[in-house]
Amino acid sequence: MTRLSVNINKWATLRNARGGNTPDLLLTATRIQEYGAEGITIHPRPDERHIRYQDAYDLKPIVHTEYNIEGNPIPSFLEMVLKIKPTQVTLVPDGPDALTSDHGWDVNTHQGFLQDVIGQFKEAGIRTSIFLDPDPALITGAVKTGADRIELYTEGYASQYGQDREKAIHPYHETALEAKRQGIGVNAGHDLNLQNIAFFAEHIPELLEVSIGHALICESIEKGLDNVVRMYLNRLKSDIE
Ligand SMILES: CC(=O)[C@@H](O)[C@H](O)COP(=O)(O)O
Ligand SMILES: NCC(=O)COP(=O)(O)O
Repeated sequence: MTRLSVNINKWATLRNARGGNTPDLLLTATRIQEYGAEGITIHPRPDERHIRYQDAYDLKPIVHTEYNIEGNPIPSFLEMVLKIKPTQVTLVPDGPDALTSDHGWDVNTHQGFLQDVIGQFKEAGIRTSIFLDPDPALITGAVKTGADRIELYTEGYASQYGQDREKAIHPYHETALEAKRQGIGVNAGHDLNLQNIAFFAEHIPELLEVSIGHALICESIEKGLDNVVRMYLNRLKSDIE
């Protein structure tokens, strides 16, 4: 059974837009877990444009499901994760000014660096995952880093899904098969949504976890809009009457 971890970055984006505490991130994380999600994911970025480092600390006592912190293991990130000790850390090689994550690790070039940081996280009892492009040839290098899991970068799948979903899933299926063969766990995420998730989960052997954020908040807005507009109209009607 694949676990759903909800990425709450975009709730923080909304909160930061007005400078106050609405929506309340801790309440959001509490509710998401009450609704049945099996994990909370955050991806604090160095510019703190959405999740702030302080949020990562504040969420620790709130997240009683799986707590997954994603990011580039720069020294400040490493220090924070080692202090918080979440369930899982997902290492992502994105630059400080990346709009969003757009590629996985070159596990061969960064082998030594990854082995070092993964060793530190594992010593602290934190499960480790590395963000990876869908290519079976990368699995041997990924295993050598010592990571417990890979997170398949699913942007390519999501963007091709509408044209040819069989073709879109192929490299992911092959990479997951190789991961299974070499005994490393498989997570996935990026641009997964209500349209493309079922097909993905059906075709990836032993998919342990998906983390979903951007689409999930967009879909929540879209699917809740009707209800909320009607609620406002009702409030205004009862004021007049
Ligand atoms: C690793 C990954 O794909 C997600 O964590 C994604 O990068 C979310 O980050 P943003 O919400 O900043 O786009
Ligand atoms: N690891 C992927 C993630 O957390 C969410 O990515 P997205 O759904 O916001 O694209």
